[in-house]
Amino acid sequence: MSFVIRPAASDDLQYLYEMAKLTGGGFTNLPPDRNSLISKLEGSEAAFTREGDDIVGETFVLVLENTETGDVRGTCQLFTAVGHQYPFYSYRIGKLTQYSKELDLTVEAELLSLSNDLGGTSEVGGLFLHPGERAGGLGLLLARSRYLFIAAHRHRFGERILAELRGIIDERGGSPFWDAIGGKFFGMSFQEADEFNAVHGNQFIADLMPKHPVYIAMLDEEARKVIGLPHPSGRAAMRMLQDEGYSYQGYVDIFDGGPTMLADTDKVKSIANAHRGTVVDATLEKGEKALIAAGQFADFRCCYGARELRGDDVAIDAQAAELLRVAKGDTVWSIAR
Ligand SMILES: CC(C)(COP(=O)(O)OP(=O)(O)OC[C@H]1O[C@@H](n2cnc3c(N)ncnc32)[C@H](O)[C@@H]1OP(=O)(O)O)[C@@H](O)C(=O)NCCC(=O)NCCSC(=O)CCC(=O)O
Repeated sequence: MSFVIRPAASDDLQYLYEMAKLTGGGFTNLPPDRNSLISKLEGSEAAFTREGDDIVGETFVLVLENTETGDVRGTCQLFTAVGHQYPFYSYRIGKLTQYSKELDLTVEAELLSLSNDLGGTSEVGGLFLHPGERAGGLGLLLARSRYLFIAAHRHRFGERILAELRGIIDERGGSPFWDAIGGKFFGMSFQEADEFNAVHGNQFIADLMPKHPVYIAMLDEEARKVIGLPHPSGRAAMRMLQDEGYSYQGYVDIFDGGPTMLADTDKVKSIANAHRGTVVDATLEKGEKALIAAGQFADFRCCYGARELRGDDVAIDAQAAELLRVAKGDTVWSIAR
């Protein structure tokens, strides 16, 4: 079987919609709503065709295509800068230490403070692989292809990258974090807010969220327990982010309390180690297993293949060359698998 990553096109709508329905909710970047997906695809197409080196808030949507059947089996996204138009809110977990001389007592309180600290940061998200294709390395291909895309278009991305992992949701589809904080101000259950969010975006949450710091000690235990914890289904995603060098730095999602993972763009392993080379041989028989990418913007493609580095040059196997539509003399980016 051969798979290639390529920019999403408007024809991919039905595939994206079917995958969105499989996410089980709380998956902000892939809402099961056709109109939202259509706008997302339109925005992505504009991003892929825009020329210029400046950073504006735009979204690139990539898809994983089985080239034998033409079916789309996975997707992922890149946001060049969050909070570019509307402010980007996170809760930052901070500390407040107070001392009473009379009681000779030091009390340390943890606070959730609304912050725009992460505005301007790039983001990776919307990572989804069809359940029928899991556990075979394709999730890793989707996730890491984005880093080759960033390496190849570095000027369009910020100095830091974040990724938001879904927070804990209980058996009934409720969120203990939401119930303790947001839910008190919106008159909506988490599921209702999630559905509204899918159709109208999450600006309403930022608009109505309490703006003053929240003392964690005043939340009920269920809510306290889930702060900064990822949903169990997000473990593979979290592991991949940690392997790339991302870490949890005390920022959580204001909606469900899930952890925000952060990394310096140039220190993300697959970006730092990406090799840019000129193809000098496109018939390599045996080589190092690698992710290989080629093409600028709308022509971007990425797949698994074999490579052999020869200084600034590179040899790749014939199947990869075909999937990437490259020949001798073209430039490719690659990273060891
Ligand atoms: C996340 C993916 C795409 C991953 O796909 P696969 O499971 O096929 O991945 P894979 O390539 O086979 O494996 C990727 C790596 O994760 C490890 N891995 C797999 N399952 C694991 C688990 N339960 N706990 C810990 N690690 C696990 C594998 O060992 C492997 O690392 P080694 O090779 O080192 O062994 C998929 O599971 C999926 O679609 N899940 C449902 C949607 C979801 O949760 N998406 C993430 C949302 S969070 C998001 O979108 C932001 C983050 C982001 O965009 O990157």
